[in-house]
Amino acid sequence: MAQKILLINGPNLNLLGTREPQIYGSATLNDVVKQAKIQAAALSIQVEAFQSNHEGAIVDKIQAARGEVDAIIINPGAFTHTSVAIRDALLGVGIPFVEIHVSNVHAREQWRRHSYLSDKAQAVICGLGVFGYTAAIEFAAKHMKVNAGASKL
Ligand SMILES: O=C1C[C@@](O)(C(=O)O)C[C@@H](O)[C@@H]1O
Repeated sequence: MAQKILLINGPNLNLLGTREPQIYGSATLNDVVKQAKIQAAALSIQVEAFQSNHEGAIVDKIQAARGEVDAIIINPGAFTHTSVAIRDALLGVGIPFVEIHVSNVHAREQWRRHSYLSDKAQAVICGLGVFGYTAAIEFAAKHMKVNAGASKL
């Protein structure tokens, strides 16, 4: 069975490309997803992309991923800083995940420095712009291969 990554984007990430472009750049979410699928396909990995502005919908998606995906890449948007529910869902399904932020959350408002996910993530990427998604896919691909018994990173 093809290995599978679930790529989750949280609230307002559907506005990528038009939202505060000085912070988030000009690439759209569609660009990001298209690029992620092309990159993953070259590695024989399937990417399922999901975006929602609703916390419960993200929790439902994570729960449904149990036993279905090998890794989750998640940009939780503002829920990063507020959501115990998303943290609990990720821990509940036990799927390894990478947390990604387009912007450098440590160079912005103080409250953006706290994440409910980072201490449980396999890796945290921030400040690389949308290239962070590319880095996350490459990392997840290698990490999944490690799980499948291939050589270490
Ligand atoms: O919506 C977002 C996007 C973000 O996750 C990022 O990708 O840089 C950073 C969050 O603080 C913010 O609420």
